[in-house]
Amino acid sequence: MTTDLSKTATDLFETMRATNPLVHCITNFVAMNYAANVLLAAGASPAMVHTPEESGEFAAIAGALTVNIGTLSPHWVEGMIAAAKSANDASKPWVLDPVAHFATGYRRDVIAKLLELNPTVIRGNASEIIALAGGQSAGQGVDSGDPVEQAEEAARSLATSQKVVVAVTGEVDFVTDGTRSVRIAGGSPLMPKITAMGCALTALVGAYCAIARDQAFEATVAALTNFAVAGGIAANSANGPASFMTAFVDGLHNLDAATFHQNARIEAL
Ligand SMILES: Nc1ncnc2c1ncn2[C@@H]1O[C@H](COP(=O)(O)OP(=O)(O)OP(=O)(O)O)[C@@H](O)[C@H]1O
Ligand SMILES: Cc1ncsc1CCO
Ligand SMILES: [Mg+2]
Repeated sequence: MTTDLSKTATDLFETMRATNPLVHCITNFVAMNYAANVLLAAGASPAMVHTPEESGEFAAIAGALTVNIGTLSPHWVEGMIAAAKSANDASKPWVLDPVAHFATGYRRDVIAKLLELNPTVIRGNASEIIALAGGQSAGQGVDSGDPVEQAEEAARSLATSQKVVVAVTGEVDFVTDGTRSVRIAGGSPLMPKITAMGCALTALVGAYCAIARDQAFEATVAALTNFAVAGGIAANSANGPASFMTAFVDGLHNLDAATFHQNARIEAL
């Protein structure tokens, strides 16, 4: 099982390089530049398109859509809803990043509306996933206050009730579709010290979903493994968070399939 998932993830990694999928990203002001560079380095083609005047039209063209609620405003929310509806109509996968959705009434309203539009994948940190499943999390803002293990049951129940793939990230990541579950190890403790690392990962989950449209679970596992492997390599040459940011983009760009497969640490549960 472990070997199969590593092989599938490696195959998808190679497909990414060969096909350069177009990914529609509606992300936050903090993440926009870094997420776009991460996607380019990983072999995808990002487009940051948020205004409702065009977001619906663009979602139908792109291979996948990603929606991140990090820096909300009403006009952007209209753009997110139009894009998600259009992705659904065009049978395109879409990925939701529920940044700090529990923090304010406005965020709670917006996340409820987006959840009604049936995302294909939800990717968040442990506090976000615990709160999304109705539990009490220790999170206050965009950073997690809870360990991933504590979010595993919440992730399973959310995956089952919403019929969605759920990815919980942290020191060891957890992915479930409600039936199958895996843990993915690797990466670096420097990763949560860089803002928007998770937002960039959500965008990459979208890229993998674009190339594996009917395999959202496998696509999500591949994206998280790509981050874990490139993160582990980048940490070897970084002196701290700032140099890690650039080493990570280089690590993604320079990664080859053999190294990906060798360093993938996917445990099927
Ligand atoms: N302690 C750690 N060790 C190794 N990897 C980590 C650690 N913490 C986070 N990561 C990795 O960092 C990436 C981002 O995950 P994280 O859970 O920090 O996202 P996030 O909290 O949503 O981030 P942000 O909101 O700042 O974008 C994932 O690839 C995850 O595996
Ligand atoms: C710091 C921050 N604030 C809103 S979104 C964001 C990026 C990390 O989620
Ligand atoms: Mg986040």
